[in-house]
Amino acid sequence: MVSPMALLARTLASAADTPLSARPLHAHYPVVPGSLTAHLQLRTGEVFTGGSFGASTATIGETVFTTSLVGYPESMTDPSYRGQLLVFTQPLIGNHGVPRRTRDQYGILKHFESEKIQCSGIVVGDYATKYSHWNAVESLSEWCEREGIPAITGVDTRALVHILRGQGSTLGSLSVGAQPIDSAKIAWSDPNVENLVAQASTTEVRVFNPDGDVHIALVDCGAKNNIVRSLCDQGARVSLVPWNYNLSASLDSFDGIFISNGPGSPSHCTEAIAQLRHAFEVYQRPIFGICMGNQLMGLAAGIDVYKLRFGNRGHNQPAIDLTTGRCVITSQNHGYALDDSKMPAGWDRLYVNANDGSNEGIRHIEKPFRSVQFHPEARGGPLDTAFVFADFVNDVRAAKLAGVAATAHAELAAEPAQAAAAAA
Ligand SMILES: NC(=O)CC[C@H](N)C(=O)O
Repeated sequence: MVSPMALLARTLASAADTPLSARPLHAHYPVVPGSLTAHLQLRTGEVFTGGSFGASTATIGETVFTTSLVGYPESMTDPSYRGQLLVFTQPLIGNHGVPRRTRDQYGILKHFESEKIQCSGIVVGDYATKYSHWNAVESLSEWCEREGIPAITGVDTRALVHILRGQGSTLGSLSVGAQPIDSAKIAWSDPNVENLVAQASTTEVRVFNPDGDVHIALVDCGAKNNIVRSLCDQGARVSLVPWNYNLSASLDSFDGIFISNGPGSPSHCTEAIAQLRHAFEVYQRPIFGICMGNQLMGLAAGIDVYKLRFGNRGHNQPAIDLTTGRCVITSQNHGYALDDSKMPAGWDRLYVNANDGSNEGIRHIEKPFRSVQFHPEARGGPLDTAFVFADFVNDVRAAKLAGVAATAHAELAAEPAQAAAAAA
């Protein structure tokens, strides 16, 4: 008689021996009973068949995967996932339902990172048909259906991730129906050719925590709610400004500048990059960027950006602080990275990813300008780097109290007045 352990070892060994191309790419886990058939088709030809548990609609997106174990409501509402089909490597998704839409003292949704689902669709191994959580008000399926987002379950996400790791993030089509759509008839459009930041950003200035003692301009490239909250929690008044806001015209009214995360390729944000380039020349108070913010600051400083093969998305990415040697575990969601192999004069690398060596942040050597590629605001994810917000707002406050003029122009303008006062 063969022991269960020996049987398991034999099964695993034979699965490992079978080339991926010879394994069936079909429903792997049981699908939702009574659900419609859905298909995930990659542009490269692979077809995964499963069950639909979201909206009965077809969509196209860049197929990307996240290794996060928790936080599907936060990830799905993260504007940086706009235009993407989000694959969860964690097989069981949906088991805690979807939370209530309560707001905090700043009027920001407590349990979501923006007002709506931002990814184009979701792909899961094993959708949990039963959910349980004290704060849940609906199922993941009901939420997706209500917001018009297609969702597929029963997909062998291990095989799918294997493909995506090999060939890189790939365009995918998610559709509901008995048969897959003829690939030749799909209008394969790459969302990254669009300026997704312009779609995700606010179009008007919005003020949070108006009584804060320091005034931060938060450039909204598709900011996650917890970035706004984290700055407010540090006592700052936050003006959320559009991604292409004319900062140059109002630098003197801000004690600090913060650039948010955002979707798609940073190369479309030429206006924001030009604004930052100017700010780097004249601004004297702290500037900080997160993720897209790191990329835009890098581009403004003269650093190139490139697309990673499959990106880093998850809540367990190790980043090493190059100033201290300390390693922090970080939340991440990005497909592009700064090429920090050559740094422009005046700038240095700040953090490096301990897994793949990609850039995790930069800093100006003399001025208070720095940025990180990871997400200190987490949601979901570890809180190791939450200190970033306290450090930034404390630096802003210290600069203000020390009387550092916001811009070198203001200092020059102040000089004749001071000279006149001294002479009087
Ligand atoms: N989270 C982000 O800000 C992501 C930045 C950019 N869209 C990328 O994928 O690299």
